[in-house]
Amino acid sequence: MKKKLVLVGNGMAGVNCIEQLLKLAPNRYDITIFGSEPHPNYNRILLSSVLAGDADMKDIVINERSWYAENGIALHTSHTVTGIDPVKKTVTTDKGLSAAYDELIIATGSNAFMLPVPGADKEGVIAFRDIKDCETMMDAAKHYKKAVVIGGGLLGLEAARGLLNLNMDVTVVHKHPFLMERQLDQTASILLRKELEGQGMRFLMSKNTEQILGKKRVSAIRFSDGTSEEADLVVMAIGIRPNIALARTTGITINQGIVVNDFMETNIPHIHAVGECAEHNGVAYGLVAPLYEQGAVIAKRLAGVETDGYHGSIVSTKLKVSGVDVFSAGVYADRPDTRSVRVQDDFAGIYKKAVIQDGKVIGAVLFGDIGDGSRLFKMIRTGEDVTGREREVLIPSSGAPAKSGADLVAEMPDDEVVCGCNGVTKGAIVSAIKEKGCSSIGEIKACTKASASCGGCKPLVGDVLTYVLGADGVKTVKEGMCGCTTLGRDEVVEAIRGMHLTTSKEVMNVLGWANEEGCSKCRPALNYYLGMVWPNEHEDERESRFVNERNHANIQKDGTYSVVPRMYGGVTTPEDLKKIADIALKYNVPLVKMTGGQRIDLLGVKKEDLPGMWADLDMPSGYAYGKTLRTVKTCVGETFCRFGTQDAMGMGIKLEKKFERLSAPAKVKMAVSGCPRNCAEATIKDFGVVAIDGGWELYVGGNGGTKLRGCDLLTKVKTEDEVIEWSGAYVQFYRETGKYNERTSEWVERMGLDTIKAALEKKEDRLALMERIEHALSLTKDPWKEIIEKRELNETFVPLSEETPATAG
Ligand SMILES: Cc1cc2nc3c(=O)[nH]c(=O)nc-3n(C[C@H](O)[C@H](O)[C@H](O)COP(=O)(O)OP(=O)(O)OC[C@H]3O[C@@H](n4cnc5c(N)ncnc54)[C@H](O)[C@@H]3O)c2cc1C
Ligand SMILES: NC(=O)c1ccc[n+]([C@@H]2O[C@H](COP(=O)([O-])OP(=O)(O)OC[C@H]3O[C@@H](n4cnc5c(N)ncnc54)[C@H](O)[C@@H]3O)[C@@H](O)[C@H]2O)c1
Ligand code: SF4
Ligand code: FES
Repeated sequence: MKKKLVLVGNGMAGVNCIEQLLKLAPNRYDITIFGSEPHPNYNRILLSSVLAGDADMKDIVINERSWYAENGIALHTSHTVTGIDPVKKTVTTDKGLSAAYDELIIATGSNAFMLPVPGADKEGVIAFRDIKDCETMMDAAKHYKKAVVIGGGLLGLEAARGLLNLNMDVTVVHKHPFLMERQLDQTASILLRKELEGQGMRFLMSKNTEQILGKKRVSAIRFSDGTSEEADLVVMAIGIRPNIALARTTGITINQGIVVNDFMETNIPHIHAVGECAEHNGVAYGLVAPLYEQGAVIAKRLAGVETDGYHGSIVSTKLKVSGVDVFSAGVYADRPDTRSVRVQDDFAGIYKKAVIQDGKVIGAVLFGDIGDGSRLFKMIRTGEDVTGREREVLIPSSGAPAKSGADLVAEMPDDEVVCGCNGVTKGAIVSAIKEKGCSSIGEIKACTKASASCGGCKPLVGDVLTYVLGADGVKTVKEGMCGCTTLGRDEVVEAIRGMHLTTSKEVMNVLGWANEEGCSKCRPALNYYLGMVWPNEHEDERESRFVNERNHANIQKDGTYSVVPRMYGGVTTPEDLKKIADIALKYNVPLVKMTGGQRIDLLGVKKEDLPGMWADLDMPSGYAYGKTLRTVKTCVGETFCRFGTQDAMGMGIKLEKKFERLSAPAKVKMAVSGCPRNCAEATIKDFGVVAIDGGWELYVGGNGGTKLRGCDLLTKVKTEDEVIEWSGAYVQFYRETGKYNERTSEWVERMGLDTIKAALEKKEDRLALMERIEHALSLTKDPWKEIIEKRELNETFVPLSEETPATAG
């Protein structure tokens, strides 16, 4: 007769242990699984992706109910085991069900820690741990605006990104002065904060929450320093505590978690513990990779396969926030007995650090480029001796060729885990390539689940592919626009054009979007493409726009806004200056600052003051917030400068007046210099004009931001009219072929300068492009004026909250 095996906890660690056991001894046990949640086993890690709109709830199920049936497993969901009788060897559930066991595995996971402050039980105060929490947040975002996430660790930041994607205003409250202080050193933490602020997250650092305010539902939280923050939703992400409630009632030895030995056995015979609830050598882990290693040990023991047990894990983490690459492993902080190798490139936004002790890499932090993550993690785990070549850990030596990723894969044994999140070994990936014909990361993901969770192992999976197939054999797969579709930008735009689709809903329906609401990536992109293809017919879908574009002002880190009126070519008048000064005084503007684009920024404006200020200013919006023409920077040119050969200011003003308000895939900056001394820095702009004797040089694709790129010379022309014609044709070609959010610096690299030159060199092509841009321009309106007119028409104040339905990053 088969022995009876009972698993308490239908989560990631417990069920993975059963999967491993079934591989080793498929028929050895009658298995029963109890789970408190109503769902079959799912990938908790991917809840962050579901919240962010990058995955669907149905995509995160690891094992469907049919899997349990096929493997003869009795599954009891919505059953919480409340008692264990170690003498009779039975368990009972809250619903009165009982089951006998010969072997019992406790895998009850963790509970999210909730701050024990007054008001923590109010409606709208939740954790982020399971499907229910995720659904609560998605639902709250439909009705409320202001979310506060308490905790700036991995979970808090992933929750915050998801809530931003759901169009909420998000503030992260962190107790520590630095984000992710458990994974990052201060440099990486500062870079991370800057990046996330750029995405629209606000931060309140070094704050201790004292009370949660509100009647039935939360309305604000108060801090120990007496300040407070409004909130309609509070998500606590301040760590987890092993769920030991059941073990406590059974007489099992507990400390922080359920105490286990190297074979994951508790002090009571035949009762094992695995996962976040277990404490091994004083450590309870909170990441899946070590939990799967623990599960492998139990599986082997129960299958009668020899094992030398579990001896603890070194962990690595990767933050799952799109647009930010952060990796951390092992020891990340400097200590007196360690030295570090650091590489920092402010232009590329990259920071790398490897911590070395006694000739061994013991930790690493990577920001901006995590390609070295797997290699460094391997060095940390194997304790490779790097004495004498410490610098080469991050900086390849000029002499000996650095080992390629594929070389490193060659040295890995087949049973080495490549994807920690899903417990996939090199051997499993190699056989998926050789036996199932997988030749891309996507195919490996579909076959083995490697890279399906945090994505941190993608570079290493790529290296395994190259190792087996050689660089030429690896398929690079076209990426869909977002998780909602496998179609790329060009296919979607082609369909919009070819099938005459004019609304996002229509696009999503007709093209079979996986998520019928779309996500934060595709909604604004579709809105742009539709407007670009059908400028007359498409009605701007304002709810798809990001907060700054909806509010026609840039939200600042303290929740106030900045107002930047248009100042063509950076030229102003005493009257305008006086008016701006009067308005700054009238509205108590705390800071007036010159911008890098030669205009005046009124900072710290309250949202409710915006329409009044715009009306008083009576100047066009400077669009300092939009994906459109921002500024045309100019030098004084020949009008005043003795070196000037052309009227730079006049040319700049003409360009700005011509193209203001035009929507584009991303912001567009221009500049005009009156001679090659180039005081207006025209050669790091999206479109730069530099005067030369008898004409102008036109430059394209520059960027002075995080990824510095000097312009390429497009052409030389003689007259101002030609400058307008070439610039209009160039901008329209970018509008028609650029991916949403792609700056011209990236677009020029992707398209190739020759393609762009070829598209613009014929006069008739330029004129055709010009005609289309003129048409788009003829339909634009100044947004500040529109709002003011609406207010006057209604003779009542149109609050921005009505005008702008929701907010996002
Ligand atoms: C949003 C989010 C993102 C994450 N991202 C990552 C990541 O990127 N990388 C990473 O490595 N880790 C990540 N984690 C952590 C990872 O999900 C956990 O480490 C892992 O799920 C723990 O597995 P477990 O089986 O120990 O616990 P769980 O997955 O929590 O499973 C325990 C299960 O047991 C059930 N249970 C509890 N008590 C009982 C009882 N008495 N009777 C019956 N059932 C019971 C619970 O309801 C639960 O379903 C993330 C976690 C969250 C919440
Ligand atoms: N990408 C990933 O690997 C990932 C993603 C999400 C969750 N997780 C895991 O899930 C678990 C939970 O994540 P977590 O981020 O909640 O845990 P954590 O313990 O890693 O981080 C909690 C953070 O909250 C802060 N904090 C504590 N008390 C606070 C307070 N009163 N006010 C403000 N801030 C406070 C801490 O300083 C800390 O940075 C962890 O085990 C984590 O590793 C991992
Ligand atoms: S770019 Fe030439 S014209 Fe313009 S200010 Fe500088 S030196 Fe003078
Ligand atoms: S390591 Fe996270 S998906 Fe592979």
